[in-house]
Amino acid sequence: MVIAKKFILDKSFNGPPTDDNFKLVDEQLDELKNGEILVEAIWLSVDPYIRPYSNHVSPGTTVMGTQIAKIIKSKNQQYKEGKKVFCSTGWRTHSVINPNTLEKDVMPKFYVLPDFGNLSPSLGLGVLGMPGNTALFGFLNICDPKPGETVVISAAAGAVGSHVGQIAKDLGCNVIGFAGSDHKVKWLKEVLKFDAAFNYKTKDVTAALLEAAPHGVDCYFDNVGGEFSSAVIYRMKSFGRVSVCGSISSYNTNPKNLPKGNHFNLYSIIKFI
Ligand SMILES: NC(=O)C1=CN([C@@H]2O[C@H](COP(=O)(O)OP(=O)(O)OC[C@H]3O[C@@H](n4cnc5c(N)ncnc54)[C@H](OP(=O)(O)O)[C@@H]3O)[C@@H](O)[C@H]2O)C=CC1
Ligand SMILES: CCCCCC(=O)/C=C/[C@@H]1[C@@H](C/C=C\CCCC(=O)O)[C@@H](O)C[C@H]1O
Repeated sequence: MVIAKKFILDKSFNGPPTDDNFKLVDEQLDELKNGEILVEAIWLSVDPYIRPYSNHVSPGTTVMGTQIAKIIKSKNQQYKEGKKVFCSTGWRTHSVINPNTLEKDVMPKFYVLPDFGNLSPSLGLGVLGMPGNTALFGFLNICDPKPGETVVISAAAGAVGSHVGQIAKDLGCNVIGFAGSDHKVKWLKEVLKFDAAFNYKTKDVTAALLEAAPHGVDCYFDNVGGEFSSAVIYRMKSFGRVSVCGSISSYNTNPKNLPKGNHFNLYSIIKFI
């Protein structure tokens, strides 16, 4: 008999998450039936979407989220013990899954990870998973960046932004990142080789842009929304492109009291991922 440990949403969120929102509980799992597998979590992903998506979730529900897990018992010939899998089972240690009867969805809920060799399987939740794909396709398909163009990235040291910045550097763009600490800014400049990076908590965004992008911005990869994005969008060149990936600055806000919209530059093309 296996006892899973899982985090449930104990109290609905009201503002930034606190320990009180979560409760760790046990769940006794049933014996495997034919077709089912038992997986054990190795890595859980704590992603920004969990906060706003949970506004619609009832207390008592397992906290949503994806994980990389290992098959530790199998009653399904197609899924062998020892294989590593990606699954959307939430914040829990053990889960029983029947891969053949999972709902088909736009987003995959379950798949066997390819062999990453010596690399960490955690990359299946990072650059080789949802954040990496968001960075690659959200940047290339929507911003359509060209060598020499100026690219601004918010939350630039995060999972998505740090990959957008590296892709933009590889393409020969002038890359400007914003992050919320001096340590992150140093990492963006010294390790990821961004052309410029600023701490938006201590430096005025418009002043930073006038310094690093005096002729305006061609591409803006927007992870944060709110007032920050209004300041960047105001500095877009005509026919600049904005990829609206996320708006983390408002995720802890009550949806009935969201901030005012951006000041849109009508000559920019703005698309949502
Ligand atoms: N559309 C899509 O398909 C997807 C969208 N997203 C969105 O992309 C964005 C980034 O996700 P991801 O890289 O995984 O996140 P991470 O958790 O890696 O990074 C998030 C960072 O956002 C910054 N941040 C938090 N609050 C604020 C705020 N109020 N103002 C400005 N920055 C803030 C913080 O960095 P700092 O210390 O620098 O402030 C934080 O570390 C999110 O908005 C997310 O919802 C992500 C994946 C898919
Ligand atoms: C107002 C909220 C905006 C959130 C933007 C964002 O981060 C979107 C991310 C999703 C992402 C979600 C991933 C998995 C959800 C699985 C939930 C579950 O079944 O447990 C992915 O779906 C693409 C983006 O739309």
